[in-house]
Amino acid sequence: MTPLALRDFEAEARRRLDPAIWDYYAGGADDEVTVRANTSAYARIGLVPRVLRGAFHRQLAVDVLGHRLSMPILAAPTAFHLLAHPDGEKGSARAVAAAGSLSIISMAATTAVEEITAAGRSANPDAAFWFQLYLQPDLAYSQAVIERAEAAGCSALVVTVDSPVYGNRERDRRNGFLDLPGLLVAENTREPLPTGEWGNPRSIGFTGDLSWDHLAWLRTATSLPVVLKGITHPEDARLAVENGVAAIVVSNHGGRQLDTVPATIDLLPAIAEAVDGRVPVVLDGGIRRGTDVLKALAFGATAVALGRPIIWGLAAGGEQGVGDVLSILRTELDRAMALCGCSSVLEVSRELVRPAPEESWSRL
Ligand SMILES: Cc1cc2nc3c(=O)[nH]c(=O)nc-3n(C[C@H](O)[C@H](O)[C@H](O)COP(=O)(O)O)c2cc1C
Ligand SMILES: O=C(O)C(=O)c1ccccc1
Repeated sequence: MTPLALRDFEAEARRRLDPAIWDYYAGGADDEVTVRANTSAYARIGLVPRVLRGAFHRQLAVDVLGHRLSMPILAAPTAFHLLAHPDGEKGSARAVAAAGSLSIISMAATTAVEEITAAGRSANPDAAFWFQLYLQPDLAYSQAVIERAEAAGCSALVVTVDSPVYGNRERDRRNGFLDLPGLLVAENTREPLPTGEWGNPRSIGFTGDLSWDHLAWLRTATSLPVVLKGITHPEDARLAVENGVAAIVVSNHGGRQLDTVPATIDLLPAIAEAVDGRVPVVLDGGIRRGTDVLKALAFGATAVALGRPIIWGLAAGGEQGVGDVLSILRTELDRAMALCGCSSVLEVSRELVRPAPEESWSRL
């Protein structure tokens, strides 16, 4: 059966993957309340379209940190693509680049960052990449990882701030997933050697005392724009802007870190208000339909990012599958815009959504 929707790729991925690997991708922290909330929240938000606006041609392109993207949809950083399909990170990077979008490369990628950016650029010479960093307690080593990403052509550093410790993923603990020996190598966590080569891989550590002081250190470590991923509180969004970050990603890590964080779409309006247009706001978590993208834009996001749907595309059909996922979502967004009377993503505004998430949230 030809997959028509992102959920069809999910079903196909589940059929194809080893159950423990499926659980790693699909699962989240504790009772997975947040995993479910991220997607189900969209059903509570109604779209109230405008009509007779003659939106015959739609403009989906957006500018994010100096990059023109063909659509307001990018790839969130996700670990271990080679577990999903032999095309791995190179396949997903090629598909995202060919779609005119941007990949955030995970520090926990199973392919070296240099190979990922080269693969993406072979599909589209103008493709942009950002590098996601888990700041390592060893700052000299963190610096080496950052310099490696810079040299590979990444144009921003996305620092994940929702992970001072690793979330409690009980599916993985039951399956013994993380104990599987030699399963994969996070290629970007190799030791820098004096020869300029990369030696043995280190395991990824987390910085338990991660604080705003580390952001000050990052400024000395890189001239790249710094993006904070994992902002959920409007006060932290305000502090992020005051501390000079270039953009924020509103994210609860797809429900994989702290459970019972509200759905990101419910958190977005207050954050967009706090940011007040000063920096781009990317939202991730639970985006499965074009109407989800439209709702995020209406509540103030500049763009959205996809985590699991990219993995589903990869598992179901390699590079081609990721391309299909992006093209389906683009077509859905375009159709939703037409039906809402929007000829440009800039016209997608709050008048189209009801009720505002915080209203429905406070009524729970
Ligand atoms: C399998 C998997 C691996 C992930 N790996 C990372 C990672 O290495 N770094 C990171 O910052 N976020 C990681 N995330 C979180 C995603 O970047 C993103 O926040 C989340 O998946 C968005 O939700 P969605 O899957 O519903 O789209 C991962 C998510 C998944 C599902
Ligand atoms: O699985 C994840 O969500 C994730 O962020 C991660 C962190 C460290 C290593 C591998 C994946």
